[in-house]
Amino acid sequence: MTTPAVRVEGVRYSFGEHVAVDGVDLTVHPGEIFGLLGPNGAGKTTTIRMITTLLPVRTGMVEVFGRNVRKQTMAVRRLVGYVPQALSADAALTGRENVALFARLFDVPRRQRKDRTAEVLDSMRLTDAADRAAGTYSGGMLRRLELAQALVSNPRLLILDEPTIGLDPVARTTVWERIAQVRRDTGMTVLVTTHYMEEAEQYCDRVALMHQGKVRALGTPAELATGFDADNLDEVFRQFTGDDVITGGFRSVRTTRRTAQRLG
Ligand SMILES: Nc1ncnc2c1ncn2[C@@H]1O[C@H](COP(=O)(O)OP(=O)(O)OP(=O)(O)O)[C@@H](O)[C@H]1O
Repeated sequence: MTTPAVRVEGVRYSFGEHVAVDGVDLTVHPGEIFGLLGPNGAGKTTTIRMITTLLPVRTGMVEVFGRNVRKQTMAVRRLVGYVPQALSADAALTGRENVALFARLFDVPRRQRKDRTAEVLDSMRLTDAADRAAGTYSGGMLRRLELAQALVSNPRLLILDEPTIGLDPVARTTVWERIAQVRRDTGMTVLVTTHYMEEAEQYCDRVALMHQGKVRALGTPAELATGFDADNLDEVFRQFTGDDVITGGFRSVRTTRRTAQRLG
């Protein structure tokens, strides 16, 4: 049996009294694009932060390619590329300088840095803009730059937190096409969070639907639609969440606006 890219078992996480992740089990297979879906506050970011080692796993177990995140933290960090929701590029540096900085931070061997930086910028279709300050980039270009930063160390697992939030439909499609192309070219495993059901349906091999800290359903988008007698993933999701996806609450509005502001 092949070692799973990610194995999460019985994981819980609380912020004080508030239980954000409430007993999550899931397995991500090597080479797949796996979508962790859910409305704002479902516990997606908290779950992936534990997988990336940014939050401690206090209850339960998480492994990345067979390495336990609690015991083999550094080994896990070397396997993972992570693009958080918040902006991780420096506006004053050029695209190339931003990626080169990540190459140094993630110990890409000195002799390979220049070529590797050029290669990932090209894979994100940023070669022409590489020597312009990132502050001049559009929202979609910034997202692709952040992907290049995460890819420069050639991770086996790429983790993306809401990669298309706040982007217009054309930029969203371009970002997804680049992600899909990288997976095709390298066989990299991709774990992505999103609350855009139609994107997950189109680009993810399998998805887990999260709501209130728990995984409520897991399978291919087609399996879930059939299993829940629905026309699409959006409908399946509404069966679990009611109107949460639409209303989202104060936190949702604040998050979206913050993102729009940083990209604007
Ligand atoms: N640092 C924190 N302190 C206190 N509560 C937090 C903190 N981070 C998250 N939470 C709470 O934990 C719950 C899960 O948050 P999480 O960010 O994991 O959700 P999410 O599904 O990723 O949603 P979003 O897309 O809005 O980030 C939410 O109720 C949130 O308010």
